[in-house]
Amino acid sequence: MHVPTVTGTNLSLFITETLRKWPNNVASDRVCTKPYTIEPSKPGEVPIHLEKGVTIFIPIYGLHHDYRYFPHPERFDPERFSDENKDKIVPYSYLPFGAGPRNCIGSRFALLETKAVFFHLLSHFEIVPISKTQIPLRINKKSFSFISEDGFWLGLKKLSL
Ligand code: HEM
Repeated sequence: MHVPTVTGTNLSLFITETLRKWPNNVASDRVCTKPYTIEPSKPGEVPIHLEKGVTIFIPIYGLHHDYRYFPHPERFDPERFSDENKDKIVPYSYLPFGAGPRNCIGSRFALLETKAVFFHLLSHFEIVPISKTQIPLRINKKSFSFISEDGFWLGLKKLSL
């Protein structure tokens, strides 16, 4: 049987890196329920006082594209998440599904579903660019979710097995 590979990379790593570069939710938010001070942890930093009721936005896209956490952030490199490299990921710098008690309840289902879809798709087809495929992809700036300007158009070429 044809075993699907994404240019030699493990499918899980490929999806993990895709969600780093293009997180569906570009940000998440939380409301502060009691006054809290984030104390400085490094020289030069100042304390940040949070009042009750204040809304805080967590910039997921910004964190995922910060070179201090992900060197050469524009480079698509699934190996960042390989067994050899995954310990270098700074906790809470990678948040495609958020974090804490209100993180995404569907994360495991979403990952399993994506893998199942691509497994079956890549078992029978090669995904190829077509004339309507937007290269490079342009992000729709009017949408809060991460979508492209002209949609995602791709061709499927049947594999001869
Ligand atoms: C790749 C697919 C998905 C991504 C990237 C995603 C991402 C997220 C993110 C970032 C949050 C906010 C978490 C936070 O603020 O800490 C969230 C919340 C949530 N997601 Fe997803 N999600 C995905 C698929 C799904 C699916 C398939 C379901 C349901 C079957 C789902 C159900 C929910 C629910 C119910 C919440 C709100 C949880 C709460 O407020 O307690 N998500 N998701």
